[in-house]
Amino acid sequence: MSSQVISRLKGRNCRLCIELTENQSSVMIGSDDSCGKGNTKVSEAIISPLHCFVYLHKKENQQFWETYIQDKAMNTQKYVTYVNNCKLKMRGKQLLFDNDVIKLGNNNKFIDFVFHDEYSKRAEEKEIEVPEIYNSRFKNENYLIGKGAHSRIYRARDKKHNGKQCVCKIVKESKDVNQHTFKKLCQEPNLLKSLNHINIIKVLGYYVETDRLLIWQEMMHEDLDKYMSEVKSVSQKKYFDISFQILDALKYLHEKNIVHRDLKPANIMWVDEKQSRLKLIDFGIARYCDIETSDRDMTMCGTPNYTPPEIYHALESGKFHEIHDLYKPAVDIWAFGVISFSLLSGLGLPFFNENEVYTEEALKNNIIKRTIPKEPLIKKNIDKLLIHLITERMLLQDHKKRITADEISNAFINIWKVLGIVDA
Ligand SMILES: Nc1ncnc2c1ncn2[C@@H]1O[C@H](COP(=O)(O)OP(=O)(O)OP(=O)(O)O)[C@@H](O)[C@H]1O
Repeated sequence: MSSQVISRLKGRNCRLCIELTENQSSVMIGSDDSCGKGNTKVSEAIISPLHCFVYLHKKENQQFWETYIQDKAMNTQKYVTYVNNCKLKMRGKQLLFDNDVIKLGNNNKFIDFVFHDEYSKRAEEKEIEVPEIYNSRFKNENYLIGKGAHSRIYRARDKKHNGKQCVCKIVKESKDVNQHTFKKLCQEPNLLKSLNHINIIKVLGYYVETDRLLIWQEMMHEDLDKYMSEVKSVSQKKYFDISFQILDALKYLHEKNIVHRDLKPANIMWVDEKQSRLKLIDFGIARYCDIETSDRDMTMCGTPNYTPPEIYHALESGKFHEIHDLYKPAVDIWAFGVISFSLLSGLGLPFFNENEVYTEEALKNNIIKRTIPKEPLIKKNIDKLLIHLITERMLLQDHKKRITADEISNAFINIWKVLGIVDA
């Protein structure tokens, strides 16, 4: 068994420092003599004879340790245990997190500790460790800037460019990312490496290990999801500024027969705080749609809110073998239509009426059955040609007749001319 420190309670107003290891996996804190032997004895006046119990726990099938604190005082009127100023109930226990503040006392006098989760810190250090061959190029910092369903994004430095800030996206095979998913996600850097477009995130380097994938990318500023929650809706001019860039990236991808498959505001980011240039990120599930593969998708991928009706139809009718072939460019266009509607209307999704309760079942039904409402766009004085383009051509149920990125581009130019945003 290892005697490496797993967690530590360090006194703030006393000299005590309690360390838990695999050998010493629990400790009773109290004023009773028994707390002197292997446990932790504190002055009688302040805390109860057996005041609280701190112990390590590793759940079945889990690789990591957790530390809990449990109240043990008999007289909870007199003796109290606080975690971050919240009083523990009699016999109550609580999971501790790094930097939690623990106060033990008799209501008048307290001893204070800060909890240090050394195990998680070491695990994080290991997770962000730069592989040797990239040591002279990148430095990863233990500073988390984003989290996805499959990855964690850390701040990093590119030593080749004077330590310029960049990010390192790390995917780890784990209980959330099984081996099959991990292998699929490992295709992201290869695909991204083959792309070169001003509105698509650039890969600076990548490394694949048996259970860890690291991708260094340029650092972006803020995603469109956050931006939309701040501005609510945008003007037609701003809409064109934004959507021309997304469309340009989609045209480029679709010409190469690549489908992004997870287009959504969270995967579109401003390059910097000027909020003028955007880039598409997260190509984790992007695919070439013209290449035959033995690994055919039999279920939905991407995000339900941006998934088109053809996928839900296939799922409903149990035609799982058709799903793979349905992930064509038209899937990205549908998502682009949903984003367009939200940007201009300021509403989250076109498939729900105001005050309607969101459920996944309702979402699926509404996407399949509902006509896209025009009223929210009319209310915002959006040009009727643009309304028609979004609600009837991008968000068209029949994916075979749905408008293409190229056609949208031409339609945009016409609408620009009509609106007089630029000279013809
Ligand atoms: N290059 C970047 N610069 C700054 N922040 C980024 C960058 N890439 C990703 N992020 C942040 O991290 C979040 C997660 O990234 P990403 O979407 O690539 O992860 P994911 O695990 O593939 O996500 P998903 O949940 O969509 O599967 C993004 O929404 C964004 O906020």
